[in-house]
Amino acid sequence: MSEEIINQTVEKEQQPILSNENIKDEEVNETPQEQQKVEQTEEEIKQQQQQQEDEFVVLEETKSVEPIEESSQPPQQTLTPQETPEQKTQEHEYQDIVQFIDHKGDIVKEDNKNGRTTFLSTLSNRDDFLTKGFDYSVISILGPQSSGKSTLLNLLFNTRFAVMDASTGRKQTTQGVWMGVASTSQNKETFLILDVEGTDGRERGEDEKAFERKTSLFSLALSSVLIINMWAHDIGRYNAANISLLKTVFELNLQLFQKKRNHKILIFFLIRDHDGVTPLERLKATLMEDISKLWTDLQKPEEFEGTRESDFFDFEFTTLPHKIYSPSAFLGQVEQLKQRFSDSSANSFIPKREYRNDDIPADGFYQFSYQVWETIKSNRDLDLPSQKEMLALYRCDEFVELSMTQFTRDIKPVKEHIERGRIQEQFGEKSKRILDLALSVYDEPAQRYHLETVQKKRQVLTDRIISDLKYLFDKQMERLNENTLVFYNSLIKEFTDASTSGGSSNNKKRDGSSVALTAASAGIIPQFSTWSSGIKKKSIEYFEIVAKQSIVPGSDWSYENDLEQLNTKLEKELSTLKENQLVRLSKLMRDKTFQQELTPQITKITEQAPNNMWQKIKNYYEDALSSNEKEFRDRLVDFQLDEQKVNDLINKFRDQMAEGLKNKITERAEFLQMRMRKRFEEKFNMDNRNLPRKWTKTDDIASIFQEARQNAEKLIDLFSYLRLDDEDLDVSFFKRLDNDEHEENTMVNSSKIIIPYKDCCLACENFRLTIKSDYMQALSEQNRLTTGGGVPGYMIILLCVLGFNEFISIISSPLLLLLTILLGGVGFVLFKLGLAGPFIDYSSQILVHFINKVKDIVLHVEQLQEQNHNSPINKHKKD
Ligand SMILES: Nc1nc2c(ncn2[C@@H]2O[C@H](COP(=O)(O)OP(=O)(O)OP(=O)(O)O)[C@@H](O)[C@H]2O)c(=O)[nH]1
Repeated sequence: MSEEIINQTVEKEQQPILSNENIKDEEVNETPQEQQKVEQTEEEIKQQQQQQEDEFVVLEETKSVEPIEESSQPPQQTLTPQETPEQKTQEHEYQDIVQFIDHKGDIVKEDNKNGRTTFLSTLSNRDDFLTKGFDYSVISILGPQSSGKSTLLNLLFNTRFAVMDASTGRKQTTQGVWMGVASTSQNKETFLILDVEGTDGRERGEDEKAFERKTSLFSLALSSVLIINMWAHDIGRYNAANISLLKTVFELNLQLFQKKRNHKILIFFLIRDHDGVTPLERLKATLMEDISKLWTDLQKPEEFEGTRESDFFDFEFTTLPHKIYSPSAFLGQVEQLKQRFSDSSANSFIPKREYRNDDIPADGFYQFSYQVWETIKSNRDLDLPSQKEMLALYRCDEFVELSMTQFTRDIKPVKEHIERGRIQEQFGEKSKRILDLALSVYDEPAQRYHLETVQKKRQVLTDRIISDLKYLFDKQMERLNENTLVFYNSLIKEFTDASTSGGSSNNKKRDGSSVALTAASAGIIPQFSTWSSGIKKKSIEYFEIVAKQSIVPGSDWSYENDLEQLNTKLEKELSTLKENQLVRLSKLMRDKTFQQELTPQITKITEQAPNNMWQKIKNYYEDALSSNEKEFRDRLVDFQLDEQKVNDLINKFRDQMAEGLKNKITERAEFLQMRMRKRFEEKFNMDNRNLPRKWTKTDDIASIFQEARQNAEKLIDLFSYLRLDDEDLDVSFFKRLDNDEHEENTMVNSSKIIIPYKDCCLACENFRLTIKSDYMQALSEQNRLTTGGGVPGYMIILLCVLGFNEFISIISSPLLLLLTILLGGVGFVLFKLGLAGPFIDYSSQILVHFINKVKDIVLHVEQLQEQNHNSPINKHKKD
């Protein structure tokens, strides 16, 4: 069997289903039947690999299977009826092999149209990998093109890296860098495998060295194990590709770890096509010699002078027999090698923990490799510590956002509650819980990243959350302030409701009578100072309880300012209330003194208007004033006022009393005319026995009239001046002169004048006019008495003679006769009943009254005409 056939057969076994448009130039259409056939063939191959000696023959039989076309479509993950669940698991593990860097050196982007997935989207489905933390190893393979790198990786890690189809000629298969997660069910270890484009490829041409340098640096930056794949026959040839590759690796290593180095890398030499003639130890010695020489010849930075290669690398060597000539031995050795990647407890375990890059967590691997490659690609210096910091920054930003999302979700109901204008109970504790949860969302994944960066970002996150919470806290404080005022008002209302239910706001009962004025009915709060400090204390207590609960434990927030503001506000409210209470109290005292005590007395006294009216008023007033002033002072004690304020209030009370009294007297003086009339009639119309007077011929009507008038006119002087001071008691303001006229007393205190002099004169004049008719009436009555004595006889004869015609006309007219008979009948009845006298008296009185009225009117008209005649205008006209 030719080498080509063997190669082709093995290649077919390892042909990945995964597409790679860069891998194959030829396009072969693959039918579903063909794919199924290939899968069956693979299954057969696996079974056949168990058989050692016969394997070669069986593999040869699979030749007829068409090579699997790497279509541009992603691999199908259908579970065929022949597949077992274990196979499916295995199958799943194969899938995640994707190109990370393409041939041009760009990081592969998602391309839905061509069904091209990225390493990122592949990883995002691999929770099992993402949650690994640092528990994974990165293994890269470097080496010449078509040196069986992918073949080996697939055999070792059950991956499906593309393998060259030797039948179509030897050419580049892996282009750029491919990555895949490998973890087999029997192997608990997780590996991230990097299949790197082979060196010395003729496809790349001129920029080969540059690209090789970049991919090598990339592998070096990420890996814990660097497999150097080399042909056995290249060993000892200093100019072979491997040595230059090794030189590149060493140089890059120095560049890369100039700043900080925290772990060694294992360089694992895989010597392919070992024919067994030269023992491994010999090959190893040769290689180590070359390595030492290489290291010595290397241009090293100053700080690395005197270092040895072993300071940075561990070296391991192994050989594999020729895959084509000794396939079974090859597979056997591969199997042994596979074991060295499986059992981490074994001494021979290759990707030991100590080689791991223990500051790139699995969930940050993609971002890190992305950053590293972008830096390398743009020919910038790759500084791993700062790259790790950058990664931490990037990832921490992501964790911060995650945490903020969690926080926003958790705080939403609290926020809505507060923004609806309500108080959130236990805001502080609730917020703390939400804050802790949000921080734990950050802390858990972030703990694996660069500590300083993590701490910085945590602080940023904490500040953001705290600032959001502070906003809510401030809102809560605003609400609390408002609510405390509502609470305060409710306490006030509680009192006022209670007091108004006990008393009435107006001073009238339903039947219209006055109710007794009391402090309760006037809405006066007893013990105001004690009560108000109690209310304030309760309100502050309420505020403080809620405010304390609103502070997030551990924060430096304080509610002192809010408390101070509230305190000031309550003080202001209470001071307004106090002023209001003082106004009420002053009014109560005023009303009580006046309405309850003084008004009835003053009304009574002014009604009687005795000569000592002012003395009496003065006595009542002073009594009421002193007793109520005392009560007022006592009540003011409750308000804890300073002396000055008390005196001011008392003085105001006194002034108001004096003014009130003056007003009351003024009010009473409005009925002066009526009172004068009454007093006049008492004297003029009543006799000494207080019986209605019957005027006799001997009565001196004029003197009686004058006396009665003067007596009545005294009232004008009495009501015209306020006489509350002792020295005023004898003062006359509307002074009576001897000629019965009056004059003004100009020596009086004008502020005490109740009725101005002019009004006094007018009142006097009016009064005199009104009583004039009384005098006339009395005179006419007296005249009637003097001239009365029966009808003379000649008058009766004269009446008969002169009234004969009227008599005849009456008896000749039935109507007049009837009327005369009727009147005569009424007269007879009245006479018989003895009512004739009173009837005549009454009729004559009405008649006299009517005549008097007419006389008054005539007199009044005459007077007006006279006034009119004397007026300056008329005088002027006359002149
Ligand atoms: N002589 C020999 N050939 C091998 C060995 N392993 C694989 N091959 C063959 O070498 C050819 C290239 O194999 P690949 O696995 O594609 O090699 P590669 O290094 O991944 O190739 P590139 O990715 O293109 O660099 C295939 O035909 C394999 O069958 C080996 O150990 N010895």
